[in-house]
Amino acid sequence: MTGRERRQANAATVRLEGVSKRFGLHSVLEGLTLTFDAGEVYCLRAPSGAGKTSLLRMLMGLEHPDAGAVTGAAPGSVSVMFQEDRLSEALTAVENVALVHPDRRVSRRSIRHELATILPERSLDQPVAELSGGMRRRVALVCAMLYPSSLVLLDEPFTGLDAATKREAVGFVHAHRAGRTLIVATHGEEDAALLGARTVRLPVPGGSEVNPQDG
Ligand SMILES: Nc1ncnc2c1ncn2[C@@H]1O[C@H](COP(=O)(O)OP(=O)(O)OP(=O)(O)O)[C@@H](O)[C@H]1O
Repeated sequence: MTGRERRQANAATVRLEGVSKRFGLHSVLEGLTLTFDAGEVYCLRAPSGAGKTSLLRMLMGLEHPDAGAVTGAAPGSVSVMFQEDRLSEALTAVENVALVHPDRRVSRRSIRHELATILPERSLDQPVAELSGGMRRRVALVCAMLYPSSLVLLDEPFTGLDAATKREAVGFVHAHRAGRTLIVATHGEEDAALLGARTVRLPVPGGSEVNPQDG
């Protein structure tokens, strides 16, 4: 087995085949066909409202396509960072990460160590309600990246981070991806380069774009 094959052994290949999604009369995705290859990194780009979150929510199993099929995102094997932080406000950063980690034996000490690579030490024992927006975002990122899975979905993970902090957060993602397939919805122009990602542009319904995958 080559190194690449080993990395891909625990990585999901995700396929959308002719996927359409509408909310009421509003058509968001129309006949979208896409493949996210195992172990690769993707940035999902599109104007606001074009359906990035909707697509990620379908991969999470939280929305269902009106037509077409989504395969490869098995329930329980997906790590998720939502567009909202979804943290338990009264708990500390360490407690939040421990709360969502499926291994109850994971040590507080190792969680603290991971958090401290992208957050100030002094922030780790405060209720997350007291943290800044960018700090909360990083706590949510650690929750997602430490969750074992074959597919990682991050929805606007770098919102509220300055350039230097964002580079640290990207470093954290690289350090903890472990060969898993990673899909990041983002508006950041430079994020694909920072992440070493392929860019996937969602076609805007009624628009002229025909080939969403530009390598
Ligand atoms: N549950 C819902 N009910 C009704 N409309 C919805 C629902 N979820 C999403 N939409 C609509 O679907 C469209 C796509 O929304 P979505 O959040 O997927 O876009 P997005 O590309 O992620 O946008 P942004 O970059 O602003 O986060 C929007 O017009 C939104 O109002």
